[in-house]
Amino acid sequence: MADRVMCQELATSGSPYRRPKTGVPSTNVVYANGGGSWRPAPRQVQRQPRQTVQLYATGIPATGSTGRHSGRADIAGAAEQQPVESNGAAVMSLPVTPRTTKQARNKNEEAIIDLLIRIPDIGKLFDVHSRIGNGTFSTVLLGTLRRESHLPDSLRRKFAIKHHIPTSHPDRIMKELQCMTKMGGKENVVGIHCCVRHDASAAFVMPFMAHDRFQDFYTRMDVPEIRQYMRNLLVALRHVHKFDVIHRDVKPSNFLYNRRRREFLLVDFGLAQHVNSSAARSSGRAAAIAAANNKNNNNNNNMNYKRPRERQSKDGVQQGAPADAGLGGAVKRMRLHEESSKMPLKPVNDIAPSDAQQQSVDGSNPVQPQPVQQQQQQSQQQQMQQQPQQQPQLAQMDQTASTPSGSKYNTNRNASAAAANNAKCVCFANPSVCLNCLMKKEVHASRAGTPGYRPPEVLLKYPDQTTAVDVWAAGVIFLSIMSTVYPFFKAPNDFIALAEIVTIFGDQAIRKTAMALDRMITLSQRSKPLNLRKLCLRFRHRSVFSDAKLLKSYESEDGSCEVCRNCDQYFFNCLCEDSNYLTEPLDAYECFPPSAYDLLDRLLEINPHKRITAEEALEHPFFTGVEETEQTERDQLANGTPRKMRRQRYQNHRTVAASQEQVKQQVALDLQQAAINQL
Ligand SMILES: Nc1ncnc2c1ncn2[C@@H]1O[C@H](COP(=O)(O)OP(=O)(O)OP(=O)(O)O)[C@@H](O)[C@H]1O
Repeated sequence: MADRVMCQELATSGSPYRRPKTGVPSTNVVYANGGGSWRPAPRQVQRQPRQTVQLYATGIPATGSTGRHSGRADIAGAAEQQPVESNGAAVMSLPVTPRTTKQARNKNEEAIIDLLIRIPDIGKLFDVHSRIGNGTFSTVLLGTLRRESHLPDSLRRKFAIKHHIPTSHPDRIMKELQCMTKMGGKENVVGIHCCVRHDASAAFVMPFMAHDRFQDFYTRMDVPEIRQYMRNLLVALRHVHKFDVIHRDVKPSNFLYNRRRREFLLVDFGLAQHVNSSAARSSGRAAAIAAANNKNNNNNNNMNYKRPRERQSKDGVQQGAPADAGLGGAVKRMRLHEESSKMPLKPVNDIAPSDAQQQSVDGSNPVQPQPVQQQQQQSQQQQMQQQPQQQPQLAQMDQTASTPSGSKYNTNRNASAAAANNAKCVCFANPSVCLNCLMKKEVHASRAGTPGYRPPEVLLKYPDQTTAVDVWAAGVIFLSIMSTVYPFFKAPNDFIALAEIVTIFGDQAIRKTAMALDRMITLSQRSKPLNLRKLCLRFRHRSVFSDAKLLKSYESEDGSCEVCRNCDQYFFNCLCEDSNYLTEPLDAYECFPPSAYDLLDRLLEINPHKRITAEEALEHPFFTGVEETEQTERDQLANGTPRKMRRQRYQNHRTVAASQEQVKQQVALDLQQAAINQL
């Protein structure tokens, strides 16, 4: 019972559905306004959203690591509104943001002074010009090398200096650094030149990429550009996922795009997490992984028998190696000086040995684990080996911990298993948590990430999260672009975020996924899924479909207009997957090939185990179906502008929107064609 998640209908008393008064725009889901923000209708802003989700606190509440921005009022939307370089032009002497108020200038100066005071070495190496980004955990500043100061601006190399806030945990900084040194510098993943530390402050020096703000281009991209954007995002994710690393913070402001130069860069590994670190805890593979770790450690021990201090210093040289190439001897000197005078950062064990293994396979320098880490791993292995023997005892002590499924997590199935063992939960209707629930182990499910980009498995507090987390976030970005609604999901908490997902994907999909993930969700009402194609086109052309004249044309004589009970839209705008209404034709407004919707569907698959991987997505017909692109181009040449084509199509087919079946058929054809092309 402890982990039960419940959705409740709070909007109305009595009838679960309420039909809005005639003429009042009724939406539960939509009516994005000019700003392109997906918002509930005003009545729902003032009241509760239609679906709300609550956690049953009848046992020990499921806990998770705090997500990014979790304590902040400014969620997704505000988080994305970071000042950045625009239009690909980095003019160093000018303030970067267009909002050049006195306050902004002060903040700019404050950030520069703070960096130079906290890390004086930076000032010796770099001229720091302006602040280019400001996140939760860091401030990013633009710098150029001092020794290049005699060069004209255009020839001076630019660097992004990420100054971590002093309260950032060293492990966190180290993890980010390790991710960047191991994976960065290729496949659209940001690399690192060097890391400079002074006392409690640390700064990363990264290659700078001038980029455009997502807000400035997401409504203006045509299909080839969207294809290119998504392809490059997936290329970066494929690369990161090869290392079994989850980025966990994929969002537009962390995927930099320079429109003019068509350059892309995935940044910010501050929340990155190794897949195995959580997945291995619960699965039976834990012992096998531990054994593999042991093997790796032994190998590493054999290869690296130096004392810790020497090894740490060696690592430092390895990590800083690119800096020598990029920045010259000055950095090396500075680093050696630093090594001699300061303690190295504490290593972490989150970058798994598989990376080290991969590194050595690649022939590059592996980062060797430290003895403390080895000891930890060995003791973990011992614990795991001892677990089977300890289990009978544990089962006697805590019946809820041992389950037939072998899962040690405090899921509802465990609770039911506990019930079978007579360890019934007696929390219900009691003002306290029962002993059985108190004895359950806590669920540690990471919820790190930015609100609005968290997938269902995170919202359901599923502990064994995988790289599918990032794929969902990529899907949300794709949805924002296709629907021109940004941010698409904007819920104040995880429960409402889950309710938003239920509203779009229907309750069945969530229920099934919850079951598959050993979680339990209770919803107070059923809701049918919406059609993503209708949703995207409806939003994209919101001015047309929300037009008062259109509503008037469908109104009955008494001035009323029927509203779909499921999607809460006027019947002619019904967004439901299986709609019985004759809706406004959408074909005339179609601008995406069927494969785009299919890809969107797969990226936003509710069940993480079924969700497409980044690698598979890159093989999707949306990217490989070149003939489709060529056909469009041929059409355009023959028929003129897309607008003209749309008008023609509109006149030709005054039909209802293509059914899901038709879309599927088209995708199957696309796939066949792609296979034939490959042959
Ligand atoms: N290499 C880079 N080149 C140019 N700009 C960058 C670079 N790295 C980061 N930035 C800018 O700085 C911003 C913040 O960077 P980053 O996401 O790494 O910091 P953060 O503190 O983790 O932020 P958040 O909490 O918003 O994720 C980015 O959105 C981007 O605009």
